[in-house]
Amino acid sequence: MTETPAPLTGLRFSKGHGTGNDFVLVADPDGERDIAPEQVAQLCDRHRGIGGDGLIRAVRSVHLPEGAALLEQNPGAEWFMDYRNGDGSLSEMCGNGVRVFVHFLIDQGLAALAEGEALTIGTRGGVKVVARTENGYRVDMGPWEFIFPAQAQERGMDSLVDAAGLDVARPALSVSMGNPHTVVALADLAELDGTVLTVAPSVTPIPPYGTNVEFAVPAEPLVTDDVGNITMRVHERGVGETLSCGTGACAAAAATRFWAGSDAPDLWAVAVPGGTVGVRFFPGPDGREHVELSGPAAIVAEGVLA
Ligand SMILES: N[C@@H](CCC[C@H](N)C(=O)O)C(=O)O
Repeated sequence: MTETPAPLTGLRFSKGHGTGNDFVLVADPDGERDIAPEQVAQLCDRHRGIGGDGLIRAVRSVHLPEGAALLEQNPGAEWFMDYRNGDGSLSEMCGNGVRVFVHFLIDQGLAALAEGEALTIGTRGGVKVVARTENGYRVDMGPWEFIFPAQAQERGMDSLVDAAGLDVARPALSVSMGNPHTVVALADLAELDGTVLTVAPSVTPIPPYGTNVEFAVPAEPLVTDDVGNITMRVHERGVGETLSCGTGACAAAAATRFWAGSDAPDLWAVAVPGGTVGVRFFPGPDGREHVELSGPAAIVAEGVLA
């Protein structure tokens, strides 16, 4: 028998976004508000709810089993980003979301962070270190990985992606940023504009837990002033087309840099419909190559659910 979830009447929420990737945010420090998947979908509904690409619950790590497990190795990870896609499904990580999450903690008086200081945040994709910058936040997203390493190394691609508006299915590369992505390079901006993302693209083979699909156009020339430039659109798992995807921008930069070869730069600017985010590759403290994402975060409203 399925239990009816407790009504959310009186729930306090905020609304925020990072480059147009928008979220409903709920502070639940003591882990008292378990929001059921169908309630997440109702809250994120743009016609009958508040509207958002996803819902983020701020809960102290100690109150979630996956958070408590992280605390053993990372005692500084007081806060856990409980992230759900707009359809109520879980995602391991959200790059725009984690910047907005930290901004929300500050806005709610749950954390204090001066420019240059950093907070360690628990996520289902591991801990992320988020530092405040002059214009927003930069996040050590950890290492990126191929999802199908043998095929990627051997052929530079591992799958085929098709979407309405494309003349033919395109080769693609699947990259994990904690959550799964499949990156397709398109020839030019006209092809990007003509790609229809109101229906989900088809991906063959689909990574084990589904995938977010990035359509990326490398600039011509690719590199200006030591910065690689990409324009992309994204179809997100559990959402649809969004104005931006932080983990997707990291995946698109990782794939494009891999395709470009050993001369490719470490710094990338990724233009999305909602703005531009920065991506940097650097040697991480664990000796692996890490990805840093930088961009803005905004809280635009707060309210109480009727
Ligand atoms: N928009 C996010 C990614 C959100 C999760 C994604 N839809 C998934 O299911 O993995 C970002 O900014 O990274």
